[in-house]
Amino acid sequence: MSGIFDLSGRVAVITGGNGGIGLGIAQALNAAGCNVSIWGRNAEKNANAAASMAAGPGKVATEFCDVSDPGSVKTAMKATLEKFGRVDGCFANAGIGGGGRRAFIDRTEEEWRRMFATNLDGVFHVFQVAARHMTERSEAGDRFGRLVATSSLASLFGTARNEHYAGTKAALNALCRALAVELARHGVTANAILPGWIKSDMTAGIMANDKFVANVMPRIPARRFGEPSDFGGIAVYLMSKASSYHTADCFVIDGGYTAF
Ligand SMILES: NC(=O)c1ccc[n+]([C@@H]2O[C@H](COP(=O)([O-])OP(=O)(O)OC[C@H]3O[C@@H](n4cnc5c(N)ncnc54)[C@H](O)[C@@H]3O)[C@@H](O)[C@H]2O)c1
Ligand SMILES: O=C(O)[C@H](O)[C@@H](O)[C@H](O)[C@H](O)CO
Repeated sequence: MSGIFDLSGRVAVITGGNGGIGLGIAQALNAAGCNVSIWGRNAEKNANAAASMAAGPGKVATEFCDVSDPGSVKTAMKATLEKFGRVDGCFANAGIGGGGRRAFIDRTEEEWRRMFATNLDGVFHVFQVAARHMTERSEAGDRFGRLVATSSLASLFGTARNEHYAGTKAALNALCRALAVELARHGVTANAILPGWIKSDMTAGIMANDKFVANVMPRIPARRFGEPSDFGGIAVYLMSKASSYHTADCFVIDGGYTAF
């Protein structure tokens, strides 16, 4: 493959890339020739994800990683650099949902801390190790890097009884904009992807609820829930040279939901 979307020789890390949206991203990158390193906590899901890409054309590696633990993130980065020698792109996609929603006045300290530890601190940890590496490479003359966070429409809408989740995702949009400005001189772009309603483990429960489907589906102009594979195009674009001048953006991928 050649041209502006050619990813051969590139290396991308995808956190939470062993299922759902992260796996959709990893598979599309891999099919475009990119080597992918999946960072996840579940060994069986890691192995299944790697098997799904065994035929290439890109290479695949998996690392154990709990993004909320900075030590675990550093270990995963070290292992990735040992295997591939470089990291060109970092998709900080791992996250947890709000689970059983509850009124703000009943929100517990533990729920609040856990949400921020994963969805926001986790991105801080992985973006920092990636940005340090990309900055070092830039100073050595190789100016290229991609930071991509999986945010949410919850960062834009008022999502009642899910304010802790919404808070982490709004913070990711701001984090990406700030990093876009700070790291542009190193050839590093930073962008957020804001998925609408996408089929995954996170949403399996709510999408099995007929009342929810009857309420939401008529508000999705595409008349379907999104699939993880719907994130392949944006991932390849963001990872490629084609997006070199496209930074600090929030990409809404929602079948038209926000426009309706
Ligand atoms: N599905 C949707 O409708 C939707 C909508 C908007 C945003 N999102 C976001 O998309 C991202 C991916 O979610 P998904 O829908 O694919 O669900 P998912 O549950 O399939 O994927 C989330 C992944 O993150 C992993 N993860 C959670 N905590 C982790 C940790 N501490 N360390 C490492 N990995 C961890 C999970 O194990 C899982 O593999 C999340 O950030 C989510 O908030 C999803
Ligand atoms: O739109 C999103 O970002 C996600 O789908 C969330 O809304 C979760 O599903 C929710 O946190 C579960 O309670």
